[in-house]
Parts: sequence; C-alpha cells; structure tokens
Amino acid sequence: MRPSLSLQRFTSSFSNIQSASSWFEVYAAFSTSMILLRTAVNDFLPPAIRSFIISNIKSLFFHRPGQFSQIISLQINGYWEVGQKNELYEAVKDYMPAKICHEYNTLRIGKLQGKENIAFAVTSGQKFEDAFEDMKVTWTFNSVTSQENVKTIGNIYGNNYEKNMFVLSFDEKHRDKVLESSIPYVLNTYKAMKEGEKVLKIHTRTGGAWTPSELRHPSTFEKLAMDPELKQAIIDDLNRFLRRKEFYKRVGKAWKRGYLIYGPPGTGKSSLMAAMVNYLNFDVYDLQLSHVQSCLDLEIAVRTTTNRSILVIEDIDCIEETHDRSKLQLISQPSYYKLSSIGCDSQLMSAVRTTSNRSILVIEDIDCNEETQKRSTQVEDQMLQFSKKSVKFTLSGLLNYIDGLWSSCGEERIIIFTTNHIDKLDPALIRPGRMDMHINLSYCKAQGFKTLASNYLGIHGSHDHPLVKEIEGLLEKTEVTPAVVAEELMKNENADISLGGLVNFLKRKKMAGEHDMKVVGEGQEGKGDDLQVKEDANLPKSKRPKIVE
Ligand SMILES: Nc1ncnc2c1ncn2[C@@H]1O[C@H](COP(=O)(O)OP(=O)(O)OP(=O)(O)O)[C@@H](O)[C@H]1O
Repeated sequence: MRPSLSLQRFTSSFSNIQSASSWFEVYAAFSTSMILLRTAVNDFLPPAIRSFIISNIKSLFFHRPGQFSQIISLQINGYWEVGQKNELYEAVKDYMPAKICHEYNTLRIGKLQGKENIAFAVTSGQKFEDAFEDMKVTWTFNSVTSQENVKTIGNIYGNNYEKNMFVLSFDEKHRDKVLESSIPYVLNTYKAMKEGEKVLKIHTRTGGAWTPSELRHPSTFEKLAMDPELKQAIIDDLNRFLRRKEFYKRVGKAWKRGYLIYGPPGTGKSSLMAAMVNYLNFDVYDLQLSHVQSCLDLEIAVRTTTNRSILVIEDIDCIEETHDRSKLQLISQPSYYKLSSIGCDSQLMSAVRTTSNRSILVIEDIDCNEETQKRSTQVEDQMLQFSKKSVKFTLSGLLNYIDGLWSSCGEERIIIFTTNHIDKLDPALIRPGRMDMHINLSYCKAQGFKTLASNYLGIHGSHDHPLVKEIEGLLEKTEVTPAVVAEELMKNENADISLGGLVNFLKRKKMAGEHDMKVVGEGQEGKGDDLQVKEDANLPKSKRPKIVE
C-alpha cells in the first residue's frame, strides 16, 4: 500500500535534518518561540482569561467521557466542634450502609441493644459510588489511624469518634447541585429512617440530669373512652399544631402548645397523655416538680429538653407553689416564734432550725447589748440559710418559664399539665392564654363505655349483648370513672359474667348514692364506704390507696 502525500512530505522534511547540530537548532528555535509566546500571554491576557483557556486546553486533552474534570472533596467529620455532634456525619453513617448493604463484600454487621433490625457499618477506606439524578458522586469512609492525625484530631475533639470521617467526591461542575439537593436528600432520608425505627423515650430527672428510658405505652386515641367530639377536637388541635410551623413564624409566636388536662382520678389523664405522645411520636420529659430544687434547677431542666418533645408535669396541684394564694392564706396562718434570750451558738442554731416554714421569728430588744447584736446577725444568717433551703421555686418562676423561657428554647414543643383539682390551682396558672387547651375528663358515660366494651370484650354496641343498654342507662345516673369500669370488665373473659358483674356493681353504686343523698338530707355527712370503693382525690397518685372492691 502507498503512503499518503502529506506523510511523504513530513518524512522528507525530517530526512533533511541529518546531523545532531541540526536537531539542536530546531529545539532552540522551538524553545525561544514558546518562551516568547508565554511572555506575551502573561503580559497581555488577564489571569481569568488565561485560566479559562488553560482549563479548556486541559479538558481537550485529558477529558474522557464519564470521568471527572476536577474533583471536589468534602470532608464530613463526626464532630463539628468540641462536644457538638455533626448531624450530617450521623446521616451519612446510616444512609451509606443502608444503600450498599446488598452490594458490598465487606461490611461490619451487628445487633444493637434495644434495636430490632441488624445494623450495618462500612469499613475504613471503603468507597461507594452513588448517583443523584444525572450525576455521580463517590463516598469514602476513612478511619484515621496514623499517629499524627490521631494526635491532631483527637486533641481538638478529645474523642475517638472524631477520628472517623466521610469524604464526598464529585465533579466540580456539580458543586451547586450537591450542596443544594444531594446533601439535603441524605439528611431527609436519614430523618425518615430514624422516624421509621424511632423508639420513644421517656426522660426522668435524677441527680440534676435527664435519664432516658424506653417508653412503650399502648394507649392510643382509638382505645380512649371519652367524649368523641372532645377526642376529635384534641386530634385536630394536634394536627393543626404540627402543620403550622410557617404560621407560628409569621405571627412571631414560639412554636409550642400547652395543654391542661384535669378531672377526677381514674378518668384517663395519663392515658390521654400517652395517646398524645404515641400520636405525635415525640419523646417525653417527665418533670416531677417536687424534685426541683430551685428556679435555676427548673430553668436547666427545661433548657435541656430537645425539640419535638413533650414536657409533662403531672399532679401539678400537689405542690404548694401552684396553689391559689388567697386560699392558702385562709388555711395556713403563719406561726410566731419569740426569741428573747440567746445563749450559746448551738442553742441559737437549734432554736432557728426548729421553727417551721411560713413562720415569723420575733427577737425583742435587739439593741440591749453588744453580744445580742452580734447574735442577732447570726440569727439573720441562719434564717437566710434555712429560708433558702425551703424556698424551692416560686409560682412566678414556673409561669415565667412557661411563657418566656420555654418559648425561647427550641421548637415544636408541647407542655402538658395534669391535675385532679383544677379549683386548687392559682388562677394565674390557668387563665386563658396561659394553657392553649383545657381538657376536662369526666366520668364514664354511654359513649365511653362503648369504647371500653369494645377494647375489653370485643362487644360493639347493644346488638352484640342484651346488657349493654341497661349498663348505658345506669351509667347516666351514676358517677363511675372509666378506670373502675375497666376494672370490672377485666374480671372475667366471659362477656355474660363480666357485664353481669358490672350491672350489679352499678346498681349497688346507684343505691348507695341515693342512700347518701338521704343521709345528707337528714343533716349527716354521707359515707361512700358502703360502696366499697375508696378514691381519695386529695392524695397524689403514689400515695393514694388502690381502688378496692
Ligand atoms: N378514658 C379512659 N379510657 C380508657 N381507659 C381508661 C380511661 N380512664 C382510665 N382508664 C383505665 O384506667 C387506668 C388508669 O387510668 P389513668 O392512669 O389514665 O387515669 P388518671 O386520670 O391519670 O388517674 P390519676 O389521676 O390517678 O393519675 C388506665 O390504665 C386505663 O386502663
């Protein structure tokens, strides 16, 4: 085959350069031209245009379809700064193995305590190609082992955790897309995964810190025996609250909601609370006011709760600070103590110690001698110390944190107060606007009984059992809590026996009620003891005797 014309010319020109000196001349001329060209480019072209031309020439020679032109690497560490976990790291940590667990040969695998599913984790140096729409990115997991890195990173964060990191690499041209859509996508996927597997937690306060434990309360709105309209109103209120993030922002209100649930013991306050918790899927912080040491303690307790949580304060009437002050003064007048002669220091201390709360200490003729004056200062100090111990927190502290402090810390918060005695509470605590919704739970009536009969015996109305109608009639004339009805229904699995027992119980209760009314009419105090049902609503739940038959 004959070579082409151009190739013939090219080879003939090269055949003219025969000696080494000729080769050197060609090289010298080429180098000089290149130096001149470079100087001209540097002198006359602005840097931006220069780098544009260079990057285009580079991509002309080095770009291959499907390969990156310039790689960007984002480093995602476990901690952002000291003690501040990087949520993006957590997200990638869960997102990545979930995506690749079916494709990879090497994965760490385990079962975590309290979790139902098997956990996967990637091993160090592992790469994972991922695709978002039309772009490709690479995730790499690095567990830092070199002594140098361990030293620097470990020293900064003081935690081994930080030695691990993910690196996300992608083509420079995808920079905006990665930051605006891929990373939010990973975060959203992680949130959805967490919601799906979330085990609710109840936090209780011990030793000045919240301690979490698992919360598995079976109560749901469907299982609650209460007025159907009220139930629906609560569900609607919760739904409205959840979807109104933008609304709260627009009107400048903190995204929070307060509920006051009140009613006699056994009407389902705790059950309603648990139903709300399960409905919202929020963690619970159970605050026992009687354990709170001071206003500061209260503030810390509230500040250390998380977003999307419910702060629960049960039996709020059980602490004096929440009581109606006007009523308090009527029932407890302060006591007076008179300290006339002060002997030695220990006498002074024991005298002050043995005074009670809400008392007035009188020291007469304080100016009579120097010693007494000195002692009176000691008395003041002692009193101050003891009063500091006895004053835990004030009602104003409580109200402040409901309105101000609590509002300003975090979002999507709910607070629930419960009480058996709404009449005992300070009006300031229950005035309109303080709590967003007041929920009154009352005795079991026909509608409530329908739910309980369905829950406990699988009976759905009067067509299922002849005694249902009679029971509904009796309930309208007696005051029985859902807790008591539920107890009766649990006594036997046989519906005839169980419902028969409930009928007898309600008849006895009705008769006893009529008898009490008669006795009271004759000027004596009525006795509920005939009923063999004792409910002392004045005692806190823990101290109340169990309802007995
Ligand atoms: N409205 C209700 N619907 C369904 N079950 C209820 C209801 N009220 C009470 N019960 C049953 O009675 C038990 C006690 O109820 P719960 O503790 O919710 O009442 P409470 O009003 O919170 O009582 P307390 O004031 O004594 O704390 C529950 O475990 C539940 O089985």
